[in-house]
Amino acid sequence: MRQTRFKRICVFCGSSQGKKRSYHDAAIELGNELVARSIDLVYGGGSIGLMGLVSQAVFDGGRHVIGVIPKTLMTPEISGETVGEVRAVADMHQRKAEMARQSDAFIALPGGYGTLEELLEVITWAQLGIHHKPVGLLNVDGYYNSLLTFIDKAVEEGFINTSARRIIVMAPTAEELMEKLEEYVPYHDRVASKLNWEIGHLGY
Ligand SMILES: C/C(=C\CNc1ncnc2c1ncn2[C@@H]1O[C@H](COP(=O)(O)O)[C@@H](O)[C@H]1O)CO
Repeated sequence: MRQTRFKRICVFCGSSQGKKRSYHDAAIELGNELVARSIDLVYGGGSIGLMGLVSQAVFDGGRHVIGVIPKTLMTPEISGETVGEVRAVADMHQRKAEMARQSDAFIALPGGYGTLEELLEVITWAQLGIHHKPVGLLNVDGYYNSLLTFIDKAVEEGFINTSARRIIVMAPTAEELMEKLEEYVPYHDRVASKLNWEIGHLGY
């Protein structure tokens, strides 16, 4: 068992499994890595796609799993069954706030629109100083290479600060990613550090 600074990590990932076996394997590997480090899981609830694989691996490994799911998606036909604890929320906004509140770090596995939206929101919140939790990208088989190229383009063109670029912690395997997240030094922007985010206003 390894030492860790994290109690719970939130995983964003596809509600589909994707076409490559490597995505399937990476989801299970990440679940096992969390178990090996005695870290609990927060995720979007349900058993479909990579979400089901990572949550089942963490649950089977004896760690606590919290699925945060909007009431509308809470049917077996849409999201499947959730292992562990289920937290029902009113909508997608409340879900993201609750997932963020419950977690000490975030990791994105491969996924589609939902995963991208969740990932970009927690990156934006880090940039604004709403939280100082690490954000990891598990770049399985280079799945996120084109997103990273786009982000580098945005830095080059002056839309993303060079220092804010390092908010995203990236690695090709769960083990390497966890090592980097353990060492992450929070990003602090001079302007954002002065902002006062009223918890009540943000629902965060
Ligand atoms: C209607 C569809 C799926 C509904 N099922 C979902 N159940 C739980 N959570 C979901 C669901 N769909 C999206 N999410 C959240 O977004 C991420 C996955 O979205 P992606 O577009 O598949 O990347 C995931 O982290 C969840 O939090 C689809 O037919």
